[in-house]
Amino acid sequence: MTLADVNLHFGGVTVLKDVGFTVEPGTVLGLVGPNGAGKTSLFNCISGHYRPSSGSIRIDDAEISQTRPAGMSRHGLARTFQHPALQLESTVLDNVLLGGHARLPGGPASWAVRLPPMVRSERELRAEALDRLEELGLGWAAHRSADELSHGLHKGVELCRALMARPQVLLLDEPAAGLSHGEVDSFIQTIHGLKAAGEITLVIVEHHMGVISALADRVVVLNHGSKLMEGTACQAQSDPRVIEAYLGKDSMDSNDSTDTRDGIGDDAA
Ligand SMILES: Nc1ncnc2c1ncn2[C@@H]1O[C@H](COP(=O)(O)OP(=O)(O)OP(=O)(O)O)[C@@H](O)[C@H]1O
Repeated sequence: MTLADVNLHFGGVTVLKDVGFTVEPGTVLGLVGPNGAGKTSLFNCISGHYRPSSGSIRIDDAEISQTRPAGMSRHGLARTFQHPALQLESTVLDNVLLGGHARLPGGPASWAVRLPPMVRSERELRAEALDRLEELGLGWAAHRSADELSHGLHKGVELCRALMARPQVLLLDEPAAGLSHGEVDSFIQTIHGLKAAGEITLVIVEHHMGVISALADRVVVLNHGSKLMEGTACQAQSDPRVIEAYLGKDSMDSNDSTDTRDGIGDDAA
């Protein structure tokens, strides 16, 4: 996926300014930056929830910057949200199945008639959804109502739902926020598993620098809507511009750069 010169304005307010980067297929990009830097707005531009004022967003050869959210699965894109939006009164399994809906053959007419190929596809999707839940340690919850589950488990269900679309590019917005230490560890293992299986490209917005360090091949740092730097997680954490963006200019006058560097992770976790 490649972004070039992405700009986003709301009235006279510039939210994103000339943002560009490439995420190589099969890699994980961490998108970080202080509160209000524009990370979620950029996700919203990529996923079609916002239309960029200008610029280009491409997956392979397809320009997607004018595509609406409902059309994104055609381009192999799926995302999760900071606050998972699940159908709380439905079962966990039904929530996860929603993610695979676009893969069903035919259209609304054939879905209503429920011809044999359709029934077969539904059965296959259901088996796949149960496998996904099992892989993420959520098999036990498949037939529970979603509102019985904790926030951390909702995030796992949302991840399963996104994976059911078999995305080529998956955007995860603060996947570790509000998770317990154990849940963060199992999230990291899950993403390592997806990476090892190959073929999925991930962009992760995350304040938890431990998660970024564990998972991201590259990091893009946003500040005030612009790209501040791009490099490895290690380079980002020791870059004076990044430290200043997170902690303010005063911190740069401190002699103890180690404390400052740790502060990015602590502050952000
Ligand atoms: N629909 C909107 N209308 C006006 N301003 C907006 C809109 N969406 C985002 N903004 C502004 O864009 C800026 C960036 O917000 P955004 O949520 O993208 O930052 P962020 O880096 O994701 O922050 P956080 O880490 O706190 O989630 C903020 O100043 C926000 O108020």
